[in-house]
Amino acid sequence: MKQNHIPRTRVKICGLTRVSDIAAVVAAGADAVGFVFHPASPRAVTPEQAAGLCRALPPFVTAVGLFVDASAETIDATLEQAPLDLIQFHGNESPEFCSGFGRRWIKALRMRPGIDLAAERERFAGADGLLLDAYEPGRAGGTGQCFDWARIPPDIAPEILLAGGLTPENVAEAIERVRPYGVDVSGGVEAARGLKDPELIFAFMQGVRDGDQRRHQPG
Ligand SMILES: O=C(O)c1ccccc1N[C@@H]1O[C@H](COP(=O)(O)O)[C@@H](O)[C@H]1O
Repeated sequence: MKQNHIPRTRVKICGLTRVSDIAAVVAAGADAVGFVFHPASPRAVTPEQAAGLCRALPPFVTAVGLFVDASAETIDATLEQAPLDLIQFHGNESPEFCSGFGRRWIKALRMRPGIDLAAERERFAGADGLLLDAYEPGRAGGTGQCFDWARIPPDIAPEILLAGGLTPENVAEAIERVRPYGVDVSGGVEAARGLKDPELIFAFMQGVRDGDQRRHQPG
C-alpha cells in the first residue's frame, strides 16, 4: 500500500460488541469498525453477533474481522455468516495463509524487540496494509500499551495503521509524530473492558482531527 499524500488519517475502532457501539462510531465519523473473533478476548463476538452488527452499518464504513491464528475452517465459516470487507490477521499467520480467503487483508505486526520492519514489509507485500501494535509476551494484542513510535522508519510510516495504547489524549501527538495512514484503537475508547464509551469515541475522533491539523501545518 503506497500512500504519497494523506489528506486525513483514517480511523478504525476495534472490538465493538453492541449495536449502540456501531451507532456511536458511525456518528463520530470513523472509517472502519473491527469485530474480534479471538475467543480469549473480552471483546470477542460470535459470527452471528457480528452479522447482526454488520446489518447496523451504513454504506462506506468498512467491517473488519480480527483473527488470531484461527484455522482456515473457522475463518471460512465466519465469512459465510458475517459480511466482512477485510480481514485483520493478528497472530503468526503466513502471507500464504492470509491470502487464501479471497478477501482484502491487513497483517498486524507486534513490535517485538529486534523486529525488522523492512523485511516484514517485504514478506507481507501482498497485504492491503500493515498494522503495528505493541508487543507484550504472552498476549496477542489489545493490550492498551504503546510502543516507542520512534522505532517506525519514516519511509514506512505513511503506509501503516498505528495501534497500541492510543487514547483521546495521545492520538494527536501520535499522528503528528508518526504520520501514519491510519490509526486503530480499542481499549482507549472503552468505559470498561469490552464496553465502548460514546464520549471517548467522540473525543478520540476530535484528537484525530487535531492531529491532522498539526500534521498539515507548514514547517
Ligand atoms: O482487542 C482485542 O481484544 C484484541 C485481542 C487480540 C488481538 C488484538 C486485539 N485488538 C487489537 O489490538 C490493537 C491495539 O489495541 P489497544 O488500542 O491497545 O487496546 C488494535 O489493533 C486492536 O485491533
